[in-house]
Amino acid sequence: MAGLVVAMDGPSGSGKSSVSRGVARALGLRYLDTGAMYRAMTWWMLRQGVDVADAAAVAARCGEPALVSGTDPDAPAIHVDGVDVAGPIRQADVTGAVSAVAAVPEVRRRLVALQREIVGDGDIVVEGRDIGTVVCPDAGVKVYLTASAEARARRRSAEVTGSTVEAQQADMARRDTLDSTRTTDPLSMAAGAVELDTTELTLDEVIAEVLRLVKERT
Ligand SMILES: Nc1ncnc2c1ncn2[C@@H]1O[C@H](COP(=O)(O)OP(=O)(O)OP(=O)(O)O)[C@@H](O)[C@H]1O
Ligand SMILES: Nc1ccn([C@H]2C[C@H](O)[C@@H](COP(=O)(O)O)O2)c(=O)n1
Repeated sequence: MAGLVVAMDGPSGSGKSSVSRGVARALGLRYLDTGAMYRAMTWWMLRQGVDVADAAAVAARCGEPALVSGTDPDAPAIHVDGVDVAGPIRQADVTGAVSAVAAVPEVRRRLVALQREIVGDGDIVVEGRDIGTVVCPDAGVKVYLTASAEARARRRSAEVTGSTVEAQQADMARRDTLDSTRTTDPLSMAAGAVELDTTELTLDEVIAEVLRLVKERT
């Protein structure tokens, strides 16, 4: 019998990574951060000097980098061509360019195939924007995390030195608009997903609610 798959989707800063890692830890499951894969592809494109606004140029090169994603919730890891890029993929240049790269259908085709390979027989929490809709439509549990734009920006700015809530909110709004209006696999809530608004909840409360859902559905 295939193992459990928990699909966790939602807009930027809604808590997908923190909640997914907490749930995976509590249940002894693996964890996959698919956003890190789009970021790693973007990091490689920028390093190669590819114009990320040129979708044809991105499509032509997206088969080249070797991407390896770790699945340990206690030590998320990602390597491109053998280079540890866990730090660089969080930098502003990558964050500014990732939505354009993630909108290229050839990039999505390649990364969705890689993600399905990693998911394999399951026992995993997978987070992203199209997990419940595209990558794992048969997931046993699907969660769509939300929080107010202000709460998401406040949480994110607390972890980035020197950033303001206003700047974070503007950047998230820009990325969410691009991610939810692209033509291929846009961010949207999957059929059968449970929407969880975390604006007024602590991280531990959200993890507990997802664990309750898993128990109820398995
Ligand atoms: N319910 C919560 N209450 C307070 N802080 C939270 C909550 N959920 C997440 N956070 C904090 O908000 C920040 C953003 O969370 P996280 O990185 O998990 O979001 P994300 O949805 O994965 O973001 P992105 O899509 O941009 O990668 C982190 O600092 C995290 O600790
Ligand atoms: N399944 C996914 C995961 C991520 N993306 C895109 C959209 C995001 O802006 C970007 C970075 O993700 P984050 O690290 O912020 O979770 O990657 C996507 O299109 N599909």
